[in-house]
Amino acid sequence: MTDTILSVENLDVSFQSYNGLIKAVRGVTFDLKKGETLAIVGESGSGKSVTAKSIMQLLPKKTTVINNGSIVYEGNDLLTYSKKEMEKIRGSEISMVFQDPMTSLNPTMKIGKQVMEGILKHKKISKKEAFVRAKELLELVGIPNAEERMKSYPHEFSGGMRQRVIIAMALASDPSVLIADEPTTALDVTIQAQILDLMKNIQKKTGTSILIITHDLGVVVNMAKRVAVMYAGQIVETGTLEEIFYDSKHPYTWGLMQSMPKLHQDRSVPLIPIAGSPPDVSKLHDGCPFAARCPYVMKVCHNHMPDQSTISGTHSVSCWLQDERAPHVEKPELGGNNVDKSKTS
Ligand SMILES: Nc1ncnc2c1ncn2[C@@H]1O[C@H](COP(=O)(O)OP(=O)(O)OP(=O)(O)O)[C@@H](O)[C@H]1O
Repeated sequence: MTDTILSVENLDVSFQSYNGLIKAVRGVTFDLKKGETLAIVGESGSGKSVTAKSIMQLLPKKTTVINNGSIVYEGNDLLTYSKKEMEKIRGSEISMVFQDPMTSLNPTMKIGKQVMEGILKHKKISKKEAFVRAKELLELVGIPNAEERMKSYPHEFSGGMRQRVIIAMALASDPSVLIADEPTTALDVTIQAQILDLMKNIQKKTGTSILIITHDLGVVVNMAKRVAVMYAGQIVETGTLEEIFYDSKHPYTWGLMQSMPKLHQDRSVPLIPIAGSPPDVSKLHDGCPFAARCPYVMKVCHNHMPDQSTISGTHSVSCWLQDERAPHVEKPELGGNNVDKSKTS
C-alpha cells in the first residue's frame, strides 16, 4: 500500500497563443501524501494555478497542450480520463477552493440552497438529509447560527465568512484531496489566520490531503509540512518546511524569504523585493530561468539548465551553485530565520 494519494510527474503544460507557445508548466513533479499538506509557493505567473487546474482539468481545452507527464490519483492517470470520468472525480474526490469566494458563489441563491445543491450533486440522499448535512458543514467551518444563516445571500456575508462557505461546499463530498489556490489572499490578516486554522482543524478531523497554492510564505509556515518552490513553470527547490526555511539552497528561495515580513519585525525595516521580474514564459532560453535576476549568476547559468541536486531524502534543488566547480556562496540573512520554530516542527 502506498501513502501517496496524488502523484504529478514530469508535467508539461503549454498554451497556444498568437505570440507562440506559453510554456506555463515544465517538468513539474511532486507527490501529495495521504493526510499531509503540501504548499506550492512562488511569485505570480510561476505556474502554480496552471498546475492545480491541470489536476482538476479546468484549463481551456482549445488552447491547452499537455504533451508530457502524468497525474496519478489513487493509481489512475487522470490525464487519460474522459470528460465524464473526470466529472465524477472533480468536486467529489478532489475539490478546489479558489481565491475569490464571490466568483464561486451564486449571488442570487441563498447560501443554504447552494451548499445543499453541492451535497445533492455528490450524494444520493433526500433533501431533508442534505439540509441537515449542509447545516453540519456550515457549523464545521465555524458559521455562527448556521441554520439561520442558510437563509442569507452571499452579499450578506463578510469575505471571511464567504470563504468559510466555499470551504464547506468543497467539503460537501468528503473529498480525499482539497486544492486551495490562494485561499486567503483576498482576506485581511486576522481572518487569513482563522481560515488557515480552520483548514488545519478540518484536516485533523477528516484526514483530507491538502495542496495549498500561495505566493505568501507566511501561509506556508502556518499550514504546510512540505514545500515546493516554483519559478517560471518549474519546481526549483523542494523540501520539508524546516529545510526550506532554515537550509534553503536556491537563490530564488532566498529572495522569496527576504521579501517576506519577519515575525516581530520593526516595521521601519524595509523588506527586500526580488529585483527584476519573472521571465516571459513564451520566450524562455535554455539556461536557468532565474539567471537574469540571480545575484550569484555564473556564465553557465545563462546557457544550461542545472540538474536537480539531492540535498537529503526530502530536499532537492536545481541550481548551478550546487555544482562542485561553483564558488562557495554564503546564504544571506533570511526572513525565515525569524520564523517561529515551533510552527515548523
Ligand atoms: N488560459 C491561459 N491561456 C494562456 N496563458 C495562460 C492561461 N492560464 C495561465 N496562463 C499563463 O501561464 C503562466 C502561469 O500562470 P499561473 O496562473 O499558473 O501563475 P500563478 O503562479 O498561479 O500566478 P497567479 O498567482 O498570478 O495566478 C502565466 O504566464 C499565465 O499568463
